[in-house]
Amino acid sequence: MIIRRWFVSPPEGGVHRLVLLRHGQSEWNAMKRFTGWVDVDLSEQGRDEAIHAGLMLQRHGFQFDEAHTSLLKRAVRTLWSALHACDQHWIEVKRSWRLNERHYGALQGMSKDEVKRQMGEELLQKFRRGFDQPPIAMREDHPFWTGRDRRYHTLGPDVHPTGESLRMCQQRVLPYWQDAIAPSIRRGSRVLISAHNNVLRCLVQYLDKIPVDRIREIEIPTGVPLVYDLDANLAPVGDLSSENGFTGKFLIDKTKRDAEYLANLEAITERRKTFARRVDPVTALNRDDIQSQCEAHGLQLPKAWANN
Ligand SMILES: O=C(O)[C@H](O)COP(=O)(O)O
Repeated sequence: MIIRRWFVSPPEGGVHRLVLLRHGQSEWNAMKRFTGWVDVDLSEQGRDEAIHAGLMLQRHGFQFDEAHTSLLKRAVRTLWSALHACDQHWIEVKRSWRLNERHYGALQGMSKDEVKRQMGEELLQKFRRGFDQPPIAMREDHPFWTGRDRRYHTLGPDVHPTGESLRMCQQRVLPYWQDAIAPSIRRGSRVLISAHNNVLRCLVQYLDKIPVDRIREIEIPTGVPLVYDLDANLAPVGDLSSENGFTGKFLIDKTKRDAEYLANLEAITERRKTFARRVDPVTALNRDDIQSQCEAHGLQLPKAWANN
């Protein structure tokens, strides 16, 4: 098998590699409920997908210098799990509300089938895949009102969304791209972004300059790394007319996804076990590990350990 090794050396010829990762399946993705800013966790399948993404990144030799994610646990946990699987826990991680999923307003918590029954397929699709259609605004008495959440206190009522169209979502994502992500990439940092469907659709539209009337065609599956090659001006390098309609390439081929997943099931299970294990920081210091470290560096085993 030929393994392509990406990211193993500094960008060549001014080409920067960026990886976009939509979080693994969430509990509400599985139930087909609008989620937005509701802090729903990953489903069991989503946890596997996140580990699988990390294993694929490792297998293809990706190395990262920094990662960016949202304030929502499905994206944060996906990032942890992927970094755990590719053994790069240590890289710098920045979080921002600007990478949160599009705020789905009063629709948050509702089942997509229910919205379809009540409002019709056309409006449902406009809500989900239109560019300028905002959802019904969320009010303070909504069960999933996010305005009281401590993590958003610095936003203030003028900034805190009550429901965003995709355009509105893009308008708050792009300043973060321009101020926090693009400068790092230009400096040569290899960046991983763990975020959400609509945030990544906004970024793909922006990077590839896809006409907004074609934005509904951009679909990003959960837990599949999407790799962009960017030139020195951070313009994508590649063929826009590829099968996805954007230049980014999925690391796991759509048609081979299940087979890849099954082939990696054992490794996924193993990584999930080590990820879930609670480690006591004292007893976790294993004498044999310390001894082999000492040997590797030609050192004496410290006295404190010698009698252990
Ligand atoms: O917030 C949500 O409901 C999902 O993350 C994205 O949903 P969508 O695919 O309907 O935009």
